[in-house]
Amino acid sequence: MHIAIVGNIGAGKTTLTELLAKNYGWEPLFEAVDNNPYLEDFYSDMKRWSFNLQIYFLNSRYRQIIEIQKSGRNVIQDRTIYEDAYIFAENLHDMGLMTTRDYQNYQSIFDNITSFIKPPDLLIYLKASVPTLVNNIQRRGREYESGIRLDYLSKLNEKYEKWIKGYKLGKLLIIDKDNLDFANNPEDLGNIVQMIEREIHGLF
Ligand SMILES: Nc1ncnc2c1ncn2[C@@H]1O[C@H](COP(=O)(O)OP(=O)(O)O)[C@@H](O)[C@H]1O
Ligand SMILES: Nc1ncnc2c1ncn2[C@H]1C[C@H](O)[C@@H](COP(=O)(O)O)O1
Repeated sequence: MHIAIVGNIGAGKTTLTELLAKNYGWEPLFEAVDNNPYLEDFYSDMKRWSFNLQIYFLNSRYRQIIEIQKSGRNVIQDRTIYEDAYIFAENLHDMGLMTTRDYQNYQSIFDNITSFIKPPDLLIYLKASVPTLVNNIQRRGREYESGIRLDYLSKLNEKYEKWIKGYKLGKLLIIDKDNLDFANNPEDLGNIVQMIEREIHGLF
């Protein structure tokens, strides 16, 4: 079983990944953030570092998915390779922060890579409004994220909405984060676990 949690920056993916992994006794798989050699530079100059960062994330996410497929273990994955291409890279190109030739080059690598991978059994989209995202980003307090602009988050949210509307690769569960406090309220977490169980019932 492979469950992936997707959503904008600060939506609560890591928190939910940790809680669900503990609940099911499954392996949590996180994204390359703290040891990422480009992320801090990217936030100080997006145009200069956008392509380098996208290639780094693409490679690290591909390595992770191959590990998932090879091991056959039950995993909960924090963010997917699809978000790199359909949300972040596309948005950087739209905003003029990645050149068209770099974007086309990136897309061609992404298309090649994704022809070798299987989508998750269940995709959980954590949907959150910009004020919730800002609140969570501030609470988390990563220095280099302190200058993230509201319009950047809002454009990413628009990309998520468009992508999720057309998502047909597998089962999908949408969780409205604004109305659920799963980090502090066990009843909310219990409701999420019930929703997941309804979705994955019969997949084992
Ligand atoms: N349901 C929640 N209630 C309260 N705080 C939350 C909740 N989910 C996440 N947070 C807080 O928001 C911040 C960002 O959450 P995180 O899980 O790291 O988001 P993401 O991985 O989506 O970027 C963290 O400080 C976390 O403790
Ligand atoms: N593909 C990406 N492009 C740009 N930035 C990205 C990408 N994937 C992740 N990020 C950033 C967003 C956050 O600052 C950190 C960690 O993501 P989070 O949503 O907080 O788990 O990396």
